[in-house]
Amino acid sequence: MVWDPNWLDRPVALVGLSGCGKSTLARLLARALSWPWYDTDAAIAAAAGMSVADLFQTYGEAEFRVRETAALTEALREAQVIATGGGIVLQPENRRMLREYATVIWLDAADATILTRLAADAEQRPLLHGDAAARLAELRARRTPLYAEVADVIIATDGKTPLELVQQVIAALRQGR
Ligand SMILES: Nc1ncnc2c1ncn2[C@@H]1O[C@H](COP(=O)(O)OP(=O)(O)O)[C@@H](O)[C@H]1O
Ligand SMILES: O=C(O)C1=C[C@@H](OP(=O)(O)O)[C@@H](O)[C@H](O)C1
Ligand SMILES: [Mg+2]
Repeated sequence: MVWDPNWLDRPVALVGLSGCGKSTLARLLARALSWPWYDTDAAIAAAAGMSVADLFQTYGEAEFRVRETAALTEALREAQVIATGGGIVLQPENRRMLREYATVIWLDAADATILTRLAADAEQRPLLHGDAAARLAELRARRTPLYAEVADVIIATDGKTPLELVQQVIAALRQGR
């Protein structure tokens, strides 16, 4: 595809539940666009010198959310692909910033798909500890309206490879130019 940078004039933020593929897709999309890439969870973990799961355990979710808003603020300063954490939409201020400064892609997947994808590294997703299926259903019910509030585009990821999804996101971005 011939690259025309004029149709991308703001950051592209990926939102959606844990396991829908935000972190994976952000890297690949950034590479395809020759753009920088930013993962709010990775930035928070690097700054804290510990994993997100350890941060939750040591400082609690409220402190993580404060750091997450700071990371999002930083990320939105630059035209880049941003992988957010699944709970980014919980804070009204984050939703406001996403709507104002980013093109927001909502990645979705069925619960069964998410549970299969996360089976390997479930311990890294503290909010899904315990009965993961029940927790996921709760998170989906609470967050669906919040993702809907910020999303410009929604993409179902079930049965699609990350590279297929990159092409789909690029096509959606081009349409919205
Ligand atoms: N389209 C996809 N198809 C199959 N597996 C995927 C896909 N996207 C991501 N994964 C896998 O699912 C898991 C969660 O992906 P990740 O990018 O960390 O999601 P998120 O950042 O949204 O929580 C990882 O093991 C990743 O390799
Ligand atoms: O859903 C959430 O509230 C969270 C999702 C995680 O990111 P992923 O969506 O990349 O798993 C991470 O930010 C943290 O564990 C909290
Ligand atoms: Mg992630």
